[in-house]
Amino acid sequence: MGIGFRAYVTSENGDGTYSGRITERSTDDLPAGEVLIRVRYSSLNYKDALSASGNKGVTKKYPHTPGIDAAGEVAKCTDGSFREGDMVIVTGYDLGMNTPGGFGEYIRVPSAWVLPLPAGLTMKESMSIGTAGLTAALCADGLLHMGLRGGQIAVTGATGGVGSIALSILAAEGFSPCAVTGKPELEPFLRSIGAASVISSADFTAGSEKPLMKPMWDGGIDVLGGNALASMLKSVKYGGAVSCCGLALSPELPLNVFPFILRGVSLIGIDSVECPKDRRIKAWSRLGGKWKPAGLNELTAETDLGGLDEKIKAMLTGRAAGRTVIKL
Ligand SMILES: C=CC(=O)SCCNC(=O)CCNC(=O)[C@H](O)C(C)(C)COP(=O)(O)OP(=O)(O)OC[C@H]1O[C@@H](n2cnc3c(N)ncnc32)[C@H](O)[C@@H]1OP(=O)(O)O
Ligand SMILES: NC(=O)C1=CN([C@@H]2O[C@H](COP(=O)(O)OP(=O)(O)OC[C@H]3O[C@@H](n4cnc5c(N)ncnc54)[C@H](O)[C@@H]3O)[C@@H](O)[C@H]2O)C=CC1
Repeated sequence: MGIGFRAYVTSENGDGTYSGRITERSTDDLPAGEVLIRVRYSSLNYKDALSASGNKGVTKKYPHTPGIDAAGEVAKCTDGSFREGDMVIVTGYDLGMNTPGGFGEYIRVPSAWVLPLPAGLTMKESMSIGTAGLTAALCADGLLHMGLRGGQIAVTGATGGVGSIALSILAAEGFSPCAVTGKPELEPFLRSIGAASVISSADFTAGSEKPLMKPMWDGGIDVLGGNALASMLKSVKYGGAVSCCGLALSPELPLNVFPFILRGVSLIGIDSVECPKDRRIKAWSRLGGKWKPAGLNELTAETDLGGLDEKIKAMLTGRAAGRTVIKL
């Protein structure tokens, strides 16, 4: 017999709108998979906000339990990969997209999706970092891989999950990160997590109608897409590189080829969802060590399933700052 549990379930209202409700569910309703996990913490990522608001590019079928991140204890494992009680995390793959996700007290997933809780992190800390932090780590690794060392790195969406952890990692790695933000009032927060300088979004994109802009940055990390990414690529110095991971502004890229063919700029695509296991393990190992954000507690808010609606609304309207963990 299945175990009853609570989950935040998003449903279609019948008029094209979507809303979430805390619902009683059973582990019998979960899909097949080798590992049943009692979730203790999840986190809120931009993609969860899209899933929770009916974005069919993320979630095709509703009712649905979002939550692309989960940390918890193994309740049952049928293939010997884990023992009951092992502390584990799951991020990405199909979790929270079309597989019921971490906004429920139980998930059942393939064992290939599960990692042991990374050394140096509590379950709560692993979710403070979550997919956002994993992505920030992959973005920073991309720049290092291109040979960048030190120098000024522009980071867009800097007050958000990926952006804020990217600032912290870049500072730890000896770069001078510049936070690009539309929230000047959050400059003290941005500096506290690692920003060496702060620039307004308006100043960052000024002149973006031109084919190329004044070379300013050794590299960049972009979470916005659209004209923000185009401006970044047009203003990176000769031989620089940009890690691109997001579309919070737009999935479009209004750009010519000049940054690439006249300045030798490289564009690095970053995907945390299907990222191979060896790269994930390396990233998580750094995130539990040298790259563990010093101000992780300060940049994290905690809520429960009942607090999700408000947090999702804030994220979709660009009002979110830092990270939110959900205690289950
Ligand atoms: C943590 C990681 C991240 O944060 S990554 C960023 C967040 N992820 C996304 O925004 C997902 C982006 N993906 C998509 O929007 C789509 O998958 C696509 C545009 C890349 C491809 O779409 P396509 O229509 O070619 O294939 P799909 O199999 O994905 O679509 C099936 C079905 O859904 C409809 N649909 C797709 N995208 C959207 C959308 N953004 N909004 C509304 N509806 C969408 C699509 O029309 C299909 O509908 P159907 O009735 O089955 O024909
Ligand atoms: N490629 C991948 O594997 C991943 C991609 N992402 C993407 O990265 C982006 C950021 O994700 P999170 O940090 O979780 O989100 P978040 O909501 O925590 O941060 C987004 C940041 O962008 C700002 N922002 C939002 N809309 C904006 C707009 N229209 N114009 C200017 N600024 C805007 C917000 O103020 C905030 O600072 C999203 O697009 C997400 O889909 C995130 C994780 C993994």
